[in-house]
Amino acid sequence: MNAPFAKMNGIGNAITVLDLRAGSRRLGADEARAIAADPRTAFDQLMVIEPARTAGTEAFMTIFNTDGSTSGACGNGTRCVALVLQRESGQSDFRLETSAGLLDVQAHGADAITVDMGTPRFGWADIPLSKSFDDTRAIELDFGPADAPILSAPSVVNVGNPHAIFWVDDPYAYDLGRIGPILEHHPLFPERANISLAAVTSDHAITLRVWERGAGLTLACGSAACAVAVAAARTGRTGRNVDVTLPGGVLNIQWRDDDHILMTGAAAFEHEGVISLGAPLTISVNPESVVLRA
Ligand SMILES: N[C@@H](CCC[C@H](N)C(=O)O)C(=O)O
Repeated sequence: MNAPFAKMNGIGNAITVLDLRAGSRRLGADEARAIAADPRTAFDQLMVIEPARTAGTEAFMTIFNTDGSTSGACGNGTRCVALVLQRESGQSDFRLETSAGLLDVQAHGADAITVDMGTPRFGWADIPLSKSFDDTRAIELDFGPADAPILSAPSVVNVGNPHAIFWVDDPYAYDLGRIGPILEHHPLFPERANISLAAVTSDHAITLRVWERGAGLTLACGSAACAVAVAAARTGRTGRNVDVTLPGGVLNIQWRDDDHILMTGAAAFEHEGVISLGAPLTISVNPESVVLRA
């Protein structure tokens, strides 16, 4: 089966969008890992667009991480899918679905795409954690020497995927590439976790770095930006409308009074082509699709 793909990014988060709507084929984890391994289609997340499964939705999205694991949420990737659909149909409003639920998206051009990421869950079993905690605003989890931990008391949130947020003065003062995988695989997180280092710089501004579950250090993580924004508001560190500055750019997060989280940011095309899903799979890039970047 030949399937069109678009190599994109969501403020630097490497996204490949693969369109499998023209059939009933599903992608396997091994195939996802093979697509991740080719530089022409390498990704932090692979967004597979599949036929709609629920009335009133445009499509279902299966989300793969680089390691072939799947996730229920990918904010940056959802904006990329919306941009593909907007270019195709001229529509601006979409309702998409993932394994975590429904997502309403408004795409008004590549620079400002808003995704309703749904509502956060804070219960320890919803994160999920492997043991109960009454207060998930700050759980007992330290990293570093027992008598002088360098990270402690993270907030935990599920926004369709699990997140642990450590509050620090300077996210760039830590070797997150070494710390991240240790915490991602901590036994407290039975489904692993995305690990964030967040510095609150004002009532409406947060600086964030993320070690992503199944993908590693990335330039941006939309669901982590949502998680850190609601955790900051929930712990009284900020208001409910913040700009989150990641290494790849800025996302605006609004935690509405109805508990829905709105994420707004950009998405961009890089190049496009076709993946032939055989054994082995083959990839071809359309040279005319390459977006020349300044
Ligand atoms: N980069 C994505 C998050 C993708 C999934 C995450 N790594 C997980 O496994 O939960 C985003 O923009 O949200």
